[in-house]
Parts: sequence; structure tokens; C-alpha cells
Amino acid sequence: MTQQTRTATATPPPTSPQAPPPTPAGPDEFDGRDTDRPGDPRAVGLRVAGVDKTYSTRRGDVHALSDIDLEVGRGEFVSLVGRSGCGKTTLLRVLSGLLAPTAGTVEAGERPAWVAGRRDDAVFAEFGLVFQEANLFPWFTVVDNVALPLKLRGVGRAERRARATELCATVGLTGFEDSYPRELSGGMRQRAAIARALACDPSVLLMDEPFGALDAMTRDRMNLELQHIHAVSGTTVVFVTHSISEAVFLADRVVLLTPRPGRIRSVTPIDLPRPRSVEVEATAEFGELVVGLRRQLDEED
Ligand SMILES: Nc1ncnc2c1ncn2[C@@H]1O[C@H](COP(=O)(O)OP(=O)(O)OP(=O)(O)O)[C@@H](O)[C@H]1O
Repeated sequence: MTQQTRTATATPPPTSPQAPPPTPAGPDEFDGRDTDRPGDPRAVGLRVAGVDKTYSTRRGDVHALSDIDLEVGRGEFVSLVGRSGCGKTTLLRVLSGLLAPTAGTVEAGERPAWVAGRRDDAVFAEFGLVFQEANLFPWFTVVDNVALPLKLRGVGRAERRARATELCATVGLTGFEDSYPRELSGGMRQRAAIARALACDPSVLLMDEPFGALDAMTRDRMNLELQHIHAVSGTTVVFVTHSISEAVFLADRVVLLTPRPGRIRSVTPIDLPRPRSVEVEATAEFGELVVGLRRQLDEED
């Protein structure tokens, strides 16, 4: 397959690989298709327009992001890659409502999230966040950690426990609901963090290097599981990673940022069929995509 890249403005493709018709599938017969995803693959999950970010520091201004335009389709999985310091985390923090952009707008669906430096808390409340550290409360059990966002929304105990138990099953933590975070492996803690982020059915899931601290084998497994979770939840995902192959494996499109200031250099559609197994990484198509993106990164040196 020839790698196609587009530059700058990134609009979801008119036909998404994420939009096949619903097909029932249990966890063991997962076929990678979406069961709940809204019908129109062109519907916008997240729209970023003209986003600029300058940090003011004692040593002067740091221009971290410049003129970022990006549309992420509803239910689409977009990976963000780029060299260290190119602004990936800054962009994710703007998208998650944690950091005000210096200029530009962010919309979720058609609802403004950041406009003129003001945030709409109600919009950001619908987003799920997962970071490199799981940040679970050590004194809560897994199920109570997962249920916490529901508790904060006033959902009753029985209902939130039922939902959290269901989510534990989705992320493969059945049997560990009553364990404490210290009793889990790093990968299991991250799965609990993902389950917690999914608790309120987020419209958008924002993930910043969620598997960065895991060993290679666990990371591979987590990628397969995240693919499954994404397919069954239908959530729009923006995923930051340093790993080009992880980005390609998971994404519908890979957005590559260049540094000083961070700009979108290219957007690469990943048309590999789903569901993707680890064997896909041995295919020529996968290799071409990874090499193409690496080359773009090398050209910056
Ligand atoms: N709080 C801050 N104050 C000042 N400058 C910052 C701040 N956070 C980030 N920066 C600067 O903004 C630029 C982008 O940083 P950012 O952390 O977003 O990059 P990144 O691509 O996520 O890096 P990495 O891959 O190493 O995590 C860098 O030059 C960084 O020094």
C-alpha cells in the first residue's frame, strides 16, 4: 500500500474504516466492528481550529503550538506522534480542558469547549482522560476507583457498582474488582484507569502515553485490548505516543507534529483492516507506514 499523507488541515476521511454495519460480537468473538457507533462516520467528534499556545515563563515566551487545525470524526481513533517537545502533551491538555489555548477554538460535536480562552465545564465533563500514571486512589478498591466518576455524579451505589463491574469486565479485570491498586500489575492499573475514564460514557477519550511505562509485551497486549475497548465503546479517541508502530497499530489516522512551535506536519490515514492482530506488524503495508512516518521525523534533524 502506498502511504498517503496530507498536510496541515486534518479532516476525517469521508469513508472511515470505523464505520461498518453493526455486528454482534462477544469478547471472545470480537470482530473489530462497532456495535454502537453513530451512523454518520463524517460526524465530528472533536474540532480544533486555529489553536495556538504560548507559555509565558520567567525566561521568556515558549511558543508550543501554532495554528493547529484538526477534525476528529466521531468514533475515530487518532494517534498524535512527534519528537519530544513538539507539543503533543500541550495539545492534549488543551483538548482536555486543563490548559487554555492562547488562541483558537475547540469544539466537541458541535458544542464549543474552548472559545476565546473560556472553557465550558459541561463539555469537558464528558471527556475521559488517561495519563501515563494510572493515578488510582490507593485506599479504594478497583471497583470503587472505577465507580468514582459515577459517585461524583450522584449515581446510586447499586447502579454504579453494577456499571463499574461491567467496565472491569470490558477491560479484563473480572475477579479483581475488590483488589486494591497495590495488588495489581502496572498493566492492570492502567486498565482500571481506562475503565474509570469510560465510566461516564465519554464522548471523547484523551490518552497521553498511557502505556509508556509498561514493558513491551504488556504494551502489545494493552494495544489489543484498547482496540477492542474502542470498537465496543465507539468513543472518539486521541492518543499520544512516542511509538510510531503503536500509533499505526491503533489509529485510523496518525497526526505528526513538528516542533518549535508545534505544527501539524502530516496526517496519514491507516487503512489496515480491523480487527488488527499482532501479525499485522509483520506485513509490508504496516512496515511501509511505519518507515514513512519515521522518515518524516528524520527529515526534521
Ligand atoms: N508548563 C510549561 N511552561 C513552559 N513551557 C512548557 C510548559 N510545558 C511545556 N512547555 C514547553 O512546550 C513545548 C512542548 O512541550 P510538550 O510537553 O507539549 O511536548 P511533548 O511533545 O509532549 O514532549 P514529550 O514527548 O517529551 O512529552 C516544549 O518546548 C516545552 O518545553
